[in-house]
Amino acid sequence: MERHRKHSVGGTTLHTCRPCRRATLYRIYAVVHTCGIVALMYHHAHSLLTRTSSTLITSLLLLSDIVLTFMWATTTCLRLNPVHRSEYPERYEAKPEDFPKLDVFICTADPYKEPPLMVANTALSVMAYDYPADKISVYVSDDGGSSLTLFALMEAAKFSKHWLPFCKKNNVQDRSPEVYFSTNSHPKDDEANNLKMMYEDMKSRVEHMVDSGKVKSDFVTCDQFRGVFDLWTNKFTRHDHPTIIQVLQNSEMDMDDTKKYVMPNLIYVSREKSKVSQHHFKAGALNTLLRVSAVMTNSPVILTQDCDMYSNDPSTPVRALCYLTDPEIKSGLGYVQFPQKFQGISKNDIYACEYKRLFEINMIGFDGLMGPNYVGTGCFFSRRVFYGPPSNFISPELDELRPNRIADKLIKGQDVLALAHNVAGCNYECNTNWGSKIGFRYGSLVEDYYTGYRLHCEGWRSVFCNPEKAAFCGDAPKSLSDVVSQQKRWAIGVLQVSLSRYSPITYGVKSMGLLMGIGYCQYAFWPFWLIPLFIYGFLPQLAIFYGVSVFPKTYDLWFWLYIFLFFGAYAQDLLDFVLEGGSYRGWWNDQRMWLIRGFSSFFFGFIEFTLKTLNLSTHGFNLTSKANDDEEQSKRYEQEIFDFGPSSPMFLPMTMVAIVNLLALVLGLYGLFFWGERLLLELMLVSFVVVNCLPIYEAMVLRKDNGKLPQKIGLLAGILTFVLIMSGYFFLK
Ligand SMILES: O=c1ccn([C@@H]2O[C@H](COP(=O)(O)OP(=O)(O)O[C@H]3O[C@H](CO)[C@@H](O)[C@H](O)[C@H]3O)[C@@H](O)[C@H]2O)c(=O)[nH]1
Ligand SMILES: [Mn+2]
Repeated sequence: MERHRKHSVGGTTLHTCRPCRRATLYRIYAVVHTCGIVALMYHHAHSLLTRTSSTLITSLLLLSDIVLTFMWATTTCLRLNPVHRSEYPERYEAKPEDFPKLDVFICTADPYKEPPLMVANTALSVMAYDYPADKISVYVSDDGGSSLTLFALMEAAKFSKHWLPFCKKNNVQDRSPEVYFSTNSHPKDDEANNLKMMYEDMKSRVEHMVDSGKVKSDFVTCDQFRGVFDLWTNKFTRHDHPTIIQVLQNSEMDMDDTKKYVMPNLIYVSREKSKVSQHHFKAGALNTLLRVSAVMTNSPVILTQDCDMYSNDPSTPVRALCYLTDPEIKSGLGYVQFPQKFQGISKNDIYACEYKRLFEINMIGFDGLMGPNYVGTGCFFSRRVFYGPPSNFISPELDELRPNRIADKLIKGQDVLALAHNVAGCNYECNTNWGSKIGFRYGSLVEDYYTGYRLHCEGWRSVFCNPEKAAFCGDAPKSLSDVVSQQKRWAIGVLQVSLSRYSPITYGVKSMGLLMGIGYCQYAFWPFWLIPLFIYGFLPQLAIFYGVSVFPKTYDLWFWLYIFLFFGAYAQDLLDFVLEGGSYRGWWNDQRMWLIRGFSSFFFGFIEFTLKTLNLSTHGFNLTSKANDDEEQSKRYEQEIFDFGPSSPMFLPMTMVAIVNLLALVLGLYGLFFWGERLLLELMLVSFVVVNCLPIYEAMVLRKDNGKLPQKIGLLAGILTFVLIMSGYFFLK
């Protein structure tokens, strides 16, 4: 096999790809581990047939080991051929006039959870890309339908006329003004000071407006936009309002004061909403932007961004072009995905919000196959990808929406704007292919995962681009209740895929082959982790109470099989994590959060999903808050102290596990003197859980601050645990 692949454009190598060295070792280990699993399955089957122990216990253990084996297989598929890529944007030689046009989509949905100033900063950071400004169009989709967001973007447009020339002249690297002015590395000369004052001024105006909750007309400085806010009539609500499209800046006319720099397009879009039609959350917003942008600029390259993900490196689009314009791969290449990176994560990432496995480790694994999945932000698409498989173009219902059409009309032209309003209407998609065959796909709360998956099934490939300097930086949830409710949404979203007729295990394997299909199952079946977690979290513990042993004894050879499989799987997980630049403490927190998620997000996700399937409730997209105004909470986060406020029923099962395991440990240690080492494996498991639960005990009894475990939860968990232990009598005795 060729070890080192190079790709050249006109004689220059623009990107290279090299397999990770660990792959060979991993493949050998995979064989060994598989033998271990086969042996374990034999052991379970044997106990079932010979009834050496209770059938119920053996069946439960067998069930959880089957799930564990399946999850292990999904990880292994992504470990067989991981690759690392490098690209060389400095060698990209096309002349600026040959650069393709770029449409950037930014989504926002709530001015209070996603502060308008943050949205403005994100927009400014991409407007200031090192890229021909007349080729950039930034579209902001506002599902919150908020005049405050529009106001912030107007201010951003005004400020950009100073900010963009400043960045380009001084080769500034941090192009989000908030980031630039909050670090101390910026020069203190007149020009910078002046600009800083302007920024502070804009910031205070925007924040003032957000505090007052309404745009006051005397704050609107631009005459051109004064009437716009009249659209927010008394009848206007975020769930029921007409389409609003505003061209806030226009590259055909707008320049900076010195008339040297052209300004990129900046367009505000809030699609029509009505209570009686479906909106499909972010996927619906993105499809609206796809159509509106097709009508206005129709750029062949599209970047999608969450409103908190600012650009951290101005050369990023050129980096993506190294792949997207490579004649050798471009025809089948659907998108180039950058990892999600976050700012302000605590030192050891206490809530495991970096998602190293999700956003990095698995990505390089996918990249050696057909390419990484789409993660919703930081992704450069080729527009063509949204219109059917590479070899089978699906035509949109309007000619103006065809991906290869040259958009050469003025974006502020009457007919262009009229059509743009039309395609943003809430009934526009009725009886069309949008969401099913073209555009971002509907039907899952994780539209990103689902869309990427369906594109791969169609035969598109993708590339993972992970430069040393993070291309984008965003916000991660910073309190436990935010974390678990974000994960609950994800859990529901993936269940909508795994239990549908497009399940990766059937449809995926059939369309993409075994490795990709099973690899995708890791996400799709993510919530199924709860089965082994619940069984291993409660069953052996209850058994200790009744003096029953569920695992093999120390003198038994099977004992060592358990030890080998447990340590083997954990060690490999740790190795993955550390090889991709993680720390040991970070890994420990990561695996602990995995346990916590199992007992909260996955469990409640399953319940909600079931209720929805039975038509007893509906799902919403519970937005992650990006506004941190609780100072005490931020402090606890920085000190890495678990935060259980505000109270949530999701904390209940994990508290129960904590209590059961502690009791079992005490009882088990006590029993050790009477039973000898009979229950050693059980005790090891229980101690492991207890060590993981230390922060819960602390939050339950030792702490007094607002982040302690609410007493209600502790009490209720205590009662439920008692009932559980009592009921163990019926099936364990
Ligand atoms: O009705 C909606 C709901 C959300 N959003 C936007 O979607 C983005 C993601 O929302 P967030 O609350 O930040 O969710 P996260 O869980 O942090 O996001 C991850 O998971 C989402 C799917 O659940 C993906 O869409 C995101 O790209 C991915 O980063 C934000 O920009 C929102 O403004 C909308 O535009 N319309
Ligand atoms: Mn987010």
